Amino acid sequence: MTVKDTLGRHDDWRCFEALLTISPALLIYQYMGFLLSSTTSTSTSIIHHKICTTFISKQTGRQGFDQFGALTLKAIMPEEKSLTITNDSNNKKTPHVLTVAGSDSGAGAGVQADLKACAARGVYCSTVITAVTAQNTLGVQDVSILSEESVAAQLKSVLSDMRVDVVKTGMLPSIAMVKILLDSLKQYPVQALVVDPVMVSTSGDVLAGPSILDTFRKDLFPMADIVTPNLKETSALLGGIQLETISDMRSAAKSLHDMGPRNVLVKGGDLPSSSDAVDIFFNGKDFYELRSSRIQTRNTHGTGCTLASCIAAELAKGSSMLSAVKVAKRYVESVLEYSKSINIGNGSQGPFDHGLKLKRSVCNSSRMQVFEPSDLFLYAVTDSNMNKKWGRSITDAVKAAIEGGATIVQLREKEGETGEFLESAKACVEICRLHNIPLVINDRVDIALACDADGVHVGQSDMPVATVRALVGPDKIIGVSCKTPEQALKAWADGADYVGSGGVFPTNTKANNRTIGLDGLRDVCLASKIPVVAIGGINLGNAKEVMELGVVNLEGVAVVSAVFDRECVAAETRKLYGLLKESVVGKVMV
Ligand SMILES: Cc1ncc(COP(=O)(O)OP(=O)(O)O)c(N)n1
Ligand SMILES: Cc1nc(C(=O)O)sc1CCOP(=O)(O)O
Ligand SMILES: [Mg+2]
Repeated sequence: MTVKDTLGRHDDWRCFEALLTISPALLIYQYMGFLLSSTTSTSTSIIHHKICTTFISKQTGRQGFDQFGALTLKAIMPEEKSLTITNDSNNKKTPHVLTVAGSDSGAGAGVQADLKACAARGVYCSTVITAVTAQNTLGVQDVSILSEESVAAQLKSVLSDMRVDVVKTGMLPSIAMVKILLDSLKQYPVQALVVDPVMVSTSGDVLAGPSILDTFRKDLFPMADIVTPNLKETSALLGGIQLETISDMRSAAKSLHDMGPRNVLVKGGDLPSSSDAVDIFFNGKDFYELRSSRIQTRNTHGTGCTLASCIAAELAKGSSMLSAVKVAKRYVESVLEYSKSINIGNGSQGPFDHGLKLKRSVCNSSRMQVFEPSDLFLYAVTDSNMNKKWGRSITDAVKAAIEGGATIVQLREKEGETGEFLESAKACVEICRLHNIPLVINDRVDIALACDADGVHVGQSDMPVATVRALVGPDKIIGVSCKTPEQALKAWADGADYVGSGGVFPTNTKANNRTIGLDGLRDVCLASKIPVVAIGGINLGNAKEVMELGVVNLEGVAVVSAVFDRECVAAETRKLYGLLKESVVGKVMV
């Protein structure tokens, strides 16, 4: 039996795998011959490629070898000069999706949606642009189709160099372009092909004419690992049949599967007879009814592109097809729900927010400015015991400190229930936003994220700064306690925004705290590359002394007991603020 005999259809690949165990070297040799032969169809090459790469992985125990398994092939065919061997040592491959699609100027759909979806799913995405559309929330105003030469050149650039895992297609506006894509995939096989057979935009504008349907059916679909048509596209592909029920969708999925793709997802978002969004997934053997609630929103432009890209991204990460589809559906459902109320454009169909970020900044737009070193001028740090002692809530303490002139607030709650703390923290975020004062949470990154605080303060034995940064993202403030110049330099290198340095004086608020004195504070300030706030035992009696150190980077003082272990928080804070202002006038920098 030869490779050619075995590989007539996709289903035969199991029998091909059996052949591997009998004569792997021969098989690989034949595979290489097929790959280079112009008579081999792209789908056959892809299957050869998958089998051979699977085999080589098993034999060598290596996961990410170069695209043609060239190391092994080189061993079998040392005289083959055309084989390039990539350096696989420490090979930790970045999952990579290539989207072949049209550009949407409104960035809700097309290549722009694909890029955002892949980025949101943590996968690298390269792009081959087939057409440039002028598009917004009202519809499509113009379509310019790129030349075949340009599309071929883009495909070659990416595929020849960048080790693509999965190709996802969107708008393929001409038969020639489909053929160019298939030829490129024959030359540069990839792990999977996801086909979103885009024909009509969500606004109803035609993006690929009916003449292309035959090419989709006969040439593109047999190559696809999955096709993801919506109801309109399914109907067009099947000669205009009516699709009104879930049972119609199942039959349609089966008919599409007969055209050659290994899996079919018929998307039933528009099915009138169902109150849920039901998609039918068919893998040639089993049907799966994937349900989600229908989200009431105008912001649905680009859902098809996003779903297909997300499937591609999950496949690139190594998921099975069914789990990729399930994750993608859940992701789309979450972003639609999250973006329900965002308002972009005047038309009937708006884009949504792939990164789940816009809503947050829109809602909390009252504090959009970046952290300023001068925010550290008078830093009020709360203490649960002191609040209890004086019979006040955290929110009352925060309000009073702000009233007295605090320029930044930290919630340092060492006792108490997490749920209760979170509720207080949320209330404090609202108060601070109203006054445009940053709110930082001590130690608890989880609470900071959950209440959307402006930042987190951590010490040397808390969560490492680099980890905090990875968790909270680039926008949040991170403060770090440092007693030495080395710690201050590390804090900066790890991504912190400011240093809290102390104890400048002995304190009763923090047990067993080492005092570094004014000299220690000076050393930290001089070494630091980020602003410093002094802490520890600072009060009305010594604050001036601290500020008059006059060292570069020292921006202010942080206090706990001097304002919160007092009867009237606002009055004490006001006094301290006045004192600090006095010492700033005439400050001489060292
Ligand atoms: C502004 C500021 N500086 C230092 C600290 C102390 O943080 P840490 O060393 O983590 O100790 P605890 O506060 O967690 O006991 C701080 N909280 N704020
Ligand atoms: C929380 C804290 N951190 C310190 C450090 O040296 O890093 S000293 C300290 C307690 C500061 O409280 P008070 O203003 O009441 O002295
Ligand atoms: Mg701490």
